[in-house]
Amino acid sequence: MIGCTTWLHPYVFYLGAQPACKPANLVCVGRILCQMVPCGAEEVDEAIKSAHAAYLQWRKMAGMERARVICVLFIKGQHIQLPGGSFAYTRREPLGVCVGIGAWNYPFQIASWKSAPALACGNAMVFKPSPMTPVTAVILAEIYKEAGVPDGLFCVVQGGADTGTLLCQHPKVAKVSFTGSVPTGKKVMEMSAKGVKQVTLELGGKSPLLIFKDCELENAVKGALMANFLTQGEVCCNGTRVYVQREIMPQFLEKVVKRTKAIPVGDPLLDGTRMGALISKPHLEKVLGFVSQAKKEGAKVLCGGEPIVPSDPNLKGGYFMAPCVLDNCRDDMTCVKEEIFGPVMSVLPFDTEEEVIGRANNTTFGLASGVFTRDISRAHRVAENLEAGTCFINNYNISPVEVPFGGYKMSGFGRENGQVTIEYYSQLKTVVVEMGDVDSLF
Ligand SMILES: NC(=O)c1ccc[n+]([C@@H]2O[C@H](COP(=O)([O-])OP(=O)(O)OC[C@H]3O[C@@H](n4cnc5c(N)ncnc54)[C@H](O)[C@@H]3O)[C@@H](O)[C@H]2O)c1
Ligand SMILES: O=CCc1c[nH]cn1
Repeated sequence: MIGCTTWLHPYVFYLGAQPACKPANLVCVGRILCQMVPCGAEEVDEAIKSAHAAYLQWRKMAGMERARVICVLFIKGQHIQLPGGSFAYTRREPLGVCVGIGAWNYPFQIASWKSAPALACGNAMVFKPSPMTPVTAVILAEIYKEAGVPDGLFCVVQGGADTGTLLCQHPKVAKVSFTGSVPTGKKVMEMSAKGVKQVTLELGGKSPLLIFKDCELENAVKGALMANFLTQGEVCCNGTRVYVQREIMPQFLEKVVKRTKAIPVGDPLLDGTRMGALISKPHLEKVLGFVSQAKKEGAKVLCGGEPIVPSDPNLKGGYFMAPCVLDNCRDDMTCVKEEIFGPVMSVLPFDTEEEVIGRANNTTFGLASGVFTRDISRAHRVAENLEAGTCFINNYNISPVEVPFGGYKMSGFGRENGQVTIEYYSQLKTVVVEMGDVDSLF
């Protein structure tokens, strides 16, 4: 089974969230690409049962056997010597049927980052993509099938909150790995707690980027753009609170605005395009609403922040906006406190290292952070003191798959990517071996 999709109800959806698949042109703007029914209790149960049946075979295979279909790192335990030649060893065993629930902004990566380590550790996965981006997970299922993954081991179910709830509450599910917003993450954690299921939560952020006066300014400016405008700003770990040391603020703003105004917004299928359309009309309106609110609260728009219609007539009706830089920001403004999830950079001045670290940490989020400085001691000191799951030094938004990623505080817990992920998709069994006689107290 690769999907439980049926095709009745008008669930509008868009293909993918890579720039190449954004709702930018007439192929997808405002048009229904396909209609589907969210999976109900029966389909969810069928998917979980099918995943469980496949898991019972898959779990017995050695890592080397699984590696024929999916590249598997060594999954190792420990050997512990005990007195008298006795010993103990640990085994990393799979959890069972894991559920993956994804957000819409990186739909293919989210499905891959959850399912690949889950399967590598011997689990099965039932994955529910966001109803905004239901297609790429099915393509991933087809890729797995072609690679030799047994039927049922990776199932895709479609739907929104109701289907997600059914998955989280299903008694045969051992773990839920969730990517999405903080409010939904809390619900997922609550439901999982009732069944004592393990959870990984990859949630939202409002990450700080600290730019010190001793930085290499051109790199800091480029880093600030990477931190804010990648994928139309629809990135969880974006460094949207850009703290700039007061002495270099004028030069920084001049350069950052010049580069921002030059970002080619348009057809994501063209090589020269660097920013496509936002995911949907309501989301565009929400992002524009944050810009209006920022103006009301005293921010100054240095560039962008308004909807645009690219010159190509094929792009009419796309949810485009001009990337925005906000000056005169204060820590108490809505645009500085809340996740916008669009191309809006808020710039704030600071004076000292101690002050800026305090301000950077004054948030309930803790997903990522960044620092630009030429002072190596300062760089590592700041990295140590920032309360976030990642700190980028002299760059931003570098996420190779071999590097662990995840949040502090309300941005979640658990990690994705990197070898450490194995710990989140396996459980440790301890085996104690007696080599002598039983020394009984009774
Ligand atoms: N930390 C990360 O790695 C990461 C990565 C990407 C996106 N995000 C975050 O995701 C958010 C944007 O994505 P979104 O709008 O799709 O988030 P969302 O929380 O609205 O939805 C995420 C997923 O949860 C499902 N869902 C909704 N209600 C549910 C419920 N009650 N039970 C179970 N599942 C339910 C949705 O259908 C969707 O598949 C942003 O906050 C962003 O920061 C985080
Ligand atoms: O939206 C966040 C996606 C991401 C990037 N790196 C790790 N996760």
